[in-house]
Amino acid sequence: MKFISTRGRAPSLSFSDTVLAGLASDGGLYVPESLPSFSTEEIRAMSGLDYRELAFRIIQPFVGGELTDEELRGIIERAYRNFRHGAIAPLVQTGSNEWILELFQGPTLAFKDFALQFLGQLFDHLLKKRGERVVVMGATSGDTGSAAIEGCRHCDNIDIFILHPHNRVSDVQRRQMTTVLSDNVFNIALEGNFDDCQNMVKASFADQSFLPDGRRLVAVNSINWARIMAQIVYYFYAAVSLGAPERTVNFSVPTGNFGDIFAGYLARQMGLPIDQLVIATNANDILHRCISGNDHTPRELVHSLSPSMDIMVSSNFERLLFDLYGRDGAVVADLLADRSAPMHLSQDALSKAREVFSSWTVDDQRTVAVIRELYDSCGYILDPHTAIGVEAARQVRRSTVEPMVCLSTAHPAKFPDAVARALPTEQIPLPAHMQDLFEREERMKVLPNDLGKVHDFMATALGAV
Ligand SMILES: Cc1ncc(COP(=O)(O)O)c(C=O)c1O
Ligand SMILES: N[C@@H](CCOP(=O)(O)O)C(=O)O
Repeated sequence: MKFISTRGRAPSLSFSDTVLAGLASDGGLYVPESLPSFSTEEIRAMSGLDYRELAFRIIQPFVGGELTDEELRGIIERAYRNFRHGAIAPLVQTGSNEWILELFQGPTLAFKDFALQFLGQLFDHLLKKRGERVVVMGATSGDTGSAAIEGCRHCDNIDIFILHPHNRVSDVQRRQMTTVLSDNVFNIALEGNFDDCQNMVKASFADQSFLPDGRRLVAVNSINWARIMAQIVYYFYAAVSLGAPERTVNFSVPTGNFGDIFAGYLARQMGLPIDQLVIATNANDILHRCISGNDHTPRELVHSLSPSMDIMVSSNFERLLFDLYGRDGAVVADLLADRSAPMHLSQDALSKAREVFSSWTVDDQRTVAVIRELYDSCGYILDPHTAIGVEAARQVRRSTVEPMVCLSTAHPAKFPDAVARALPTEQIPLPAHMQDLFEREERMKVLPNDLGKVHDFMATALGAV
């Protein structure tokens, strides 16, 4: 299988070259030239499969013979061995045909573990085979960072640099990153917001001359195709558990960088009967404004109670635009030439998007109220990101007969301050492996929002290891 750029001017790459790249050389994102699809019969046969076996069936067609089946099975097996629940992605019913898909049972308590545990194992395998050492660089609003560090910390052939917005992530999120004291792990607290971190990562991919010894950058953000691919699996898993292909299933997804919900869109393209995908946003609602009113105008980022979704420039929206505009890279390049400018979709593109996507926005006050309401109705404690997904689903779902699955993207213990506003008397303990998190030593470098300073820090650190 070949992978092509959404901007149409970069050379196509194989699976492993795509995984070990970041942005395409024309600034675009890689997508498969064509998607594999599954027949109704094949989807029916997925019912009851173990998560790992299902992951193998979904991922194998993308790999295109570049890994043996045994190698791929080994990578999947190692990726999911540290999940705390036997089902890997358990479903919990919280209302009439309303389900929570718990994606926080991995080591860092967020859905990012699904892709980043897998990616860490994949990197390790590919880099050992090539005898290459690379520099992983990523931006995080709080969850990707710890999941990437956890996925890569044991890889001998990787040095990893993670940029997070200084003082804009929760204490638990920060400590999950900064208390990993391995020699190959570097945390940068950038004096800026998540978009600044992400811009810096993209600019670094475009010009890598600051790296010593001819090293190159590899991406862990969802600009990396393998991140999206691994996330397709849990849409199939949840849907077949709830009766697909005989039943149509819908999903509500707390959305920031548009990676998670884009994986759901791909699952639908691959044959899964999904009618509605709900884009749930916090006050940083550019995607909701785009879908509901065709207004994709960037605004100043606001700091919310769901900090992981404090994102204005949603990287993966580009992958959707590529499809909506008939996979014409020149049109996408033109539309995204200036990401700070307002964008309006063509009527055709907008109607195609609205066939699949609905959207809603939820402010902090309502987020807190939803956490309280769900707790009162069934004793279940939501994290603030998941609460946004639940509320959006309740506001815009088209069918109460079809199941609505709300993706629970993080464990509430990651955001105790937000949860305490709703449930002041509830204590939410961290899982056993994180009990001493607040006693551990931290290491990070605070840097100004200055590309040159970040590159100097990275070059010095790499010279020293
Ligand atoms: C807890 C949580 N929920 C939701 C999101 C949004 O996911 P995506 O960026 O894939 O849209 C993120 C971060 O991306 C997150 O960390
Ligand atoms: N919410 C994310 C932001 C980065 O998104 P990614 O999916 O592109 O890595 C985070 O927690 O860091």
